[in-house]
Amino acid sequence: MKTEDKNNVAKVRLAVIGKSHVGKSALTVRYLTRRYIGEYRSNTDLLYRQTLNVNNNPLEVEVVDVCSCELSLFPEEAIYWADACVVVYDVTCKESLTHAAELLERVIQLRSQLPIVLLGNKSDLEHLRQVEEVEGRTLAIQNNCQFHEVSVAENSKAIYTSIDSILNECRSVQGTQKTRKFSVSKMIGTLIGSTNGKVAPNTNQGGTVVVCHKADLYRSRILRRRQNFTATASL
Ligand SMILES: Nc1nc2c(ncn2[C@@H]2O[C@H](COP(=O)(O)OP(=O)(O)OP(=O)(O)O)[C@@H](O)[C@H]2O)c(=O)[nH]1
Repeated sequence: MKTEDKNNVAKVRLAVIGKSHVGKSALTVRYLTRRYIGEYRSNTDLLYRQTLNVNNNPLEVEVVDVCSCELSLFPEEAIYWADACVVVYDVTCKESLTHAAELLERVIQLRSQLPIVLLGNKSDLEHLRQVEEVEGRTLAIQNNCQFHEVSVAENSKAIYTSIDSILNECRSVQGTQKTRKFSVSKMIGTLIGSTNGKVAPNTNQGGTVVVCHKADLYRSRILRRRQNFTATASL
């Protein structure tokens, strides 16, 4: 993709959180690559970058897969950085639902408007089920977020529909915000004869995943801006 096209592609940042072993890495890799990999290293957060085709439009997606979501190490930076959040629990582990409930509370305290989807993973393990679907659905309703039970192992369609839908929601919000800014740049562009505003061709569905160090996230301007905004708002 040419640089000028790349600059016109919307970008959405997603944080995937949940108790250890619920399937966050498997979900992230499944969503981005359509592949299922059984075992992952789990001692580091990973940041993935990929340009996807979401609803027939290219979208640059960054996903941080947070390896430890123990409440004492709540991933505050990831939540400030993200435009949306996926909270995962494991239907075969009751504790993971309690954990998800606590994470949801913390996320909403920090970013009350953040779009969230709650996913109950490992629905293929029906014989080991400890969490009924209605419990997950109730938690989602209480926290005003989307909800699906999925099996990353069995490639549930809801993995794609739910994440696509939340990414689209973010893109629409950004689109509205950008329209205001764009009218100014468009006016300047017209004055100096710029041809900005080309729609990038959709070339990259299923491209490669680049694994980045999470320090990239902590250096990002968006994170500092949102942290400062919250600090100022609470003065
Ligand atoms: N049966 C089944 N196993 C799954 C599913 N998704 C993930 N797993 C398995 O669950 C285990 C944990 O998956 P991970 O993706 O490493 O979980 P994680 O939440 O990233 O774990 P941490 O990195 O420790 O936080 C692995 O053995 C996966 O193969 C699923 O849908 N069904």
